[in-house]
Amino acid sequence: MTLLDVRDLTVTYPGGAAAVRGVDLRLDAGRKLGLAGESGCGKSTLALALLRLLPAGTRITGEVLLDGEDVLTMKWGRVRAVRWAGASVVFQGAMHSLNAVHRIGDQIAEPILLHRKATPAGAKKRTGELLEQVGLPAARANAYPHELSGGQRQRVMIAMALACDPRLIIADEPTTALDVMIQAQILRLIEQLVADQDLGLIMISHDLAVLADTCDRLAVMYAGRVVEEGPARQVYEDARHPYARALSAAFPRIGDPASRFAPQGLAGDPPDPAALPSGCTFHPRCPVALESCSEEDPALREAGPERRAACVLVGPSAQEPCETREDPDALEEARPSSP
Ligand SMILES: Nc1ncnc2c1ncn2[C@@H]1O[C@H](COP(=O)(O)OP(=O)(O)OP(=O)(O)O)[C@@H](O)[C@H]1O
Repeated sequence: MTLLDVRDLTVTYPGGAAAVRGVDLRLDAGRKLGLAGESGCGKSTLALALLRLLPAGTRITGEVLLDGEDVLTMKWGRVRAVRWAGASVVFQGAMHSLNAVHRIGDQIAEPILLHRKATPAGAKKRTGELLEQVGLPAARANAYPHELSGGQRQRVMIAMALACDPRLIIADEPTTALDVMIQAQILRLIEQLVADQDLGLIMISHDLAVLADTCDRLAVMYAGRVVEEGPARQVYEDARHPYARALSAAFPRIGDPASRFAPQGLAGDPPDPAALPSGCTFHPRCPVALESCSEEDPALREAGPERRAACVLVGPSAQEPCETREDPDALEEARPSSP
């Protein structure tokens, strides 16, 4: 069953630049979608827009259907209810997201008291259960954030996100700033909770390898748009869009020593949303750009079974690469194979 259906979502910050441009996404209950892309490509903006958590004056257009109900046209009272019971967010950086002067038990209990109309005793009991669910003793409810390790604080953030039994969890870089061992534990915990409770998960990361390991499907964003989308492993191991390919090549692969010692970086930076290049926004950095790429901005098109990519070199009507390209090896290397 479709849990989340995002249609033509565009987000424009006050001042005029669109950080998310015409994004379509779908997520079924019990499934896990990864959102990848370099810093500034619009991942967090997209996630926050789903729950209308953006600064006042931000313009959000399109549709965000959560269980068939459009979050973007709901009254604010309903949005507040949906924020905890429909979908909740695990933010990056638990130390900044938790209130330093309140015990963590009180912070977890707050949404339960507010949205579940629980009694103080009921909220306390539920808080203990939630802490145990995320692998912490119930007695840790009395601790202050600074008394916990980074991994424990992130577990608290996850407990808080689960407080009102949401159907969808949005995890924005949930393991950034944690060491590798703790990162793996937190990822496994999220996977297990999602499976046990049949939740939907949207996980945001710049790390394609982590997403490929955790998620069913993967969407790669560039300059506010999804440029490739498909089964997570396939997108990671055999990306079709040149940007997704470059992003994937930037991460070492377990079991592939060559990639470990020669990760391929991508020169340059993503464009400023206020000054996007003409045509395909990736063309100035693209190793296989054609002359026409500075004029044509391709829509997402079929790139194999259950796969889509937004590149003129992809799909049945793929254009031929330009023969005057200076580096034919780079072309061969990066050219997406036909589905
Ligand atoms: N409050 C804001 N006002 C104006 N522009 C913003 C605001 N927040 C983000 N932006 C801009 O929107 C674009 C997308 O930012 P966003 O944080 O969504 O990207 P991201 O992919 O999540 O990056 P990161 O991984 O660094 O969080 C960037 O150009 C950013 O500068």
